[in-house]
Amino acid sequence: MNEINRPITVVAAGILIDSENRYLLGQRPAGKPYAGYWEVPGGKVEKGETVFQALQRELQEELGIAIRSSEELTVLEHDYPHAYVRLYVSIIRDWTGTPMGCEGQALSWELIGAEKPSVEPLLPAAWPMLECLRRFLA
Ligand SMILES: Nc1nc2c([nH]c(=O)n2[C@@H]2O[C@H](COP(=O)(O)OP(=O)(O)OP(=O)(O)O)[C@@H](O)[C@H]2O)c(=O)[nH]1
Repeated sequence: MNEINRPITVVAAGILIDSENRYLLGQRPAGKPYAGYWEVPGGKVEKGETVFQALQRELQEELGIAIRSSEELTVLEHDYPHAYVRLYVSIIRDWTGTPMGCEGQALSWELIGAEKPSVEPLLPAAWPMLECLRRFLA
């Protein structure tokens, strides 16, 4: 629980970085809260899972890739009308397979150095992740 006594939804988000120093965004599919918004791939951590196991499962389901390792970047919280979320954000550079939109979602590789992503809108909590990523890689 948090200061306003709402249950916390624990989420793992994985920022994939490719060999050209780009990161990946995906568009949330229809039927989910904030459908059509762009986000860093990931999803809820299930009971008994570690953050890394949740990332392995979510990125396999959403993108069809197998991740081999991850680096912790930051932990952020965001209070949405539908949920209070705690996001464990990792950087992933080591995976096998080619990311594809396995749930029918669009994908976009973005330049880390760009002022803002080429797609919009982004989930509100994705902005501080990207700011943190830029600071981390600067
Ligand atoms: N994956 C992801 N989730 C984010 C980001 N930013 C952010 O606020 N979230 C929030 O974290 C939660 C993730 O839940 P999700 O709906 O993607 O998780 P899931 O795939 O397990 O959903 P499901 O239970 O519908 O299968 C949502 O409340 C979403 O709004 C982000 O950049 N990436």
